[in-house]
Amino acid sequence: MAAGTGGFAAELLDRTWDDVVVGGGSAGSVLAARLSQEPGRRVLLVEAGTDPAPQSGPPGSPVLTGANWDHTASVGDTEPGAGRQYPYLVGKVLGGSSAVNGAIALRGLPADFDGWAAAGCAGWSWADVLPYFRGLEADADYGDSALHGGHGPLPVRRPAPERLSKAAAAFLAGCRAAGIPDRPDLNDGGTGAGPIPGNLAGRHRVSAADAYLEPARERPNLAVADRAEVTRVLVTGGRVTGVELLRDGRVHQVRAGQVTLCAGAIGSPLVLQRSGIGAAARSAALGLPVTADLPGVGGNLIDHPMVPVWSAAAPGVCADDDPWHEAMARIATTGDLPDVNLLLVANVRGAAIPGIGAVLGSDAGISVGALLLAPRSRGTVELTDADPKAAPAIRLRLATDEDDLRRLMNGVRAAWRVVRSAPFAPMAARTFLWTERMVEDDTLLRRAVANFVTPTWHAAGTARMGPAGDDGAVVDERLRVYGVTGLRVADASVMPSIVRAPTNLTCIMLAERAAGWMR
Ligand SMILES: Cc1cc2nc3c(=O)[nH]c(=O)nc-3n(C[C@H](O)[C@H](O)[C@H](O)COP(=O)(O)OP(=O)(O)OC[C@H]3O[C@@H](n4cnc5c(N)ncnc54)[C@H](O)[C@@H]3O)c2cc1C
Repeated sequence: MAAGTGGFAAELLDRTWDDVVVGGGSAGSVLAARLSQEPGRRVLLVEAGTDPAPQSGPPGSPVLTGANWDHTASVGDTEPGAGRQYPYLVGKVLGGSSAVNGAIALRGLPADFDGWAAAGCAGWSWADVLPYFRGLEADADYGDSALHGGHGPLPVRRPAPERLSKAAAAFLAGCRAAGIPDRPDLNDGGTGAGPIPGNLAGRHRVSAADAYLEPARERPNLAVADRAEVTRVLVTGGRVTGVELLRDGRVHQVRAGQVTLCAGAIGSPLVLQRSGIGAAARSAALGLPVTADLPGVGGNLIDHPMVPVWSAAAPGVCADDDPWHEAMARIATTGDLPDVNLLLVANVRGAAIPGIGAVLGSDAGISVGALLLAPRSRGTVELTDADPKAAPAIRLRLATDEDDLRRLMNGVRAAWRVVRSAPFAPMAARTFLWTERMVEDDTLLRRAVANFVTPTWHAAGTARMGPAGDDGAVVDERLRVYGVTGLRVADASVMPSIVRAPTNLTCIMLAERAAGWMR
């Protein structure tokens, strides 16, 4: 039954499986690998994208073509398709977004998980999740300690101070000059500036598929169907019986004892909605059966909004293979909790990032971005048609909340101080769009933030966890979908609120937890 690396035999789709895992991304790779550790358990992992994943250019540079869904999102408070549009390029490949991402290996902060627990998600406090964060990593710098793990599947390391690129060293010096203290381990949750932990082996990103799935690929009880897109889950009498999928132009109905959706915060709500699991009125309006009336499906879409300050690098600042992500700062602009990351992105070439390529021309770009960590704005992802080929409506509504706007303005001011600091200023040949006057003036800054804010592809929250009786909750604290026995969601969708960090490690952590409950 083993899929090996030699391709998938279509007749396996006629078998009955104990578990079907939908989506082979950060969470799905972990879940399929963990469940198939039980030799008698037959596990099918279904992935819409291809196998294997590509590597990219400089370390930490994301893959934005060839291995991505070509979704488009509306950024601001406009109807989908109207207003400013942004390519929403989440991963479509084995490893999912972990195979195309920036390889920044940061955990959510203790306050994030304590907040989930306080909102009624029992068992998700920091004390509950820390053992899993420790268990997933092999941290080359801190090893086995109260906070870190030394022997997990995912390698994590930080760049050594003497090996930082010119831009990263200048950024950290600029932070110091701006009054931001050093924070050598950004995974200890505090504020300060420091080297970015990365899930890299040498120059290469280590995806969840590399770390978890690859070592499991020869197991006889695990099969991986690539290029197979699940259209809906099959439900009879309130119990899941399998999935319907499209592969090589054919429709298959695959039988399963349990189904877990790990299709990501865009993919999972769409599968649920196509299965008639969502707001009943919306299902009926699309001509779908009403399988479970869960109005929260597709709501609560959260991403980290970022406002970048882009510059063309001065000659000689960026070497060809300088990593993209080596240094950042986490700061609290209002109150005690960190609310903004100042993220350096260096050595960006050509058209790598939507929107900026044309401005940069042949120059290497460097950006210091203000990324809002705990946004309040919420968007939606919805089917526009029952046809699985129809593009979804993704409406981000970034920075539409007044508090988000205000904190992003604070963040841009902090980023500007670093950009203009004596150590960092020589890194930039010229800075685009922003001027001292814009940053100083409240009215101009507010308008600029609203106009320049971008998503960061950290979609979360669209099938959120919550206690029974919470109308917007889609799954319970063990990630079981309300009203459908045998169906779970275990991916970025279930986060009640987004963590104050990029989301990959948190998705791996929550899949480890789901696997523990399902074994
Ligand atoms: C460009 C980019 C850069 C990022 N940078 C970072 C970073 O540096 N650090 C960080 O921590 N986070 C980063 N993130 C975010 C992080 O990678 C994601 O939050 C995380 O990988 C999501 O995990 P997931 O399991 O929820 O979904 P994914 O990893 O996206 O996996 C979902 C999988 O399901 C598949 N799928 C979807 N629909 C179907 C279907 N109907 N049938 C079958 N398969 C389906 C998809 O093809 C995909 O492989 C980045 C994301 C992107 C896109």
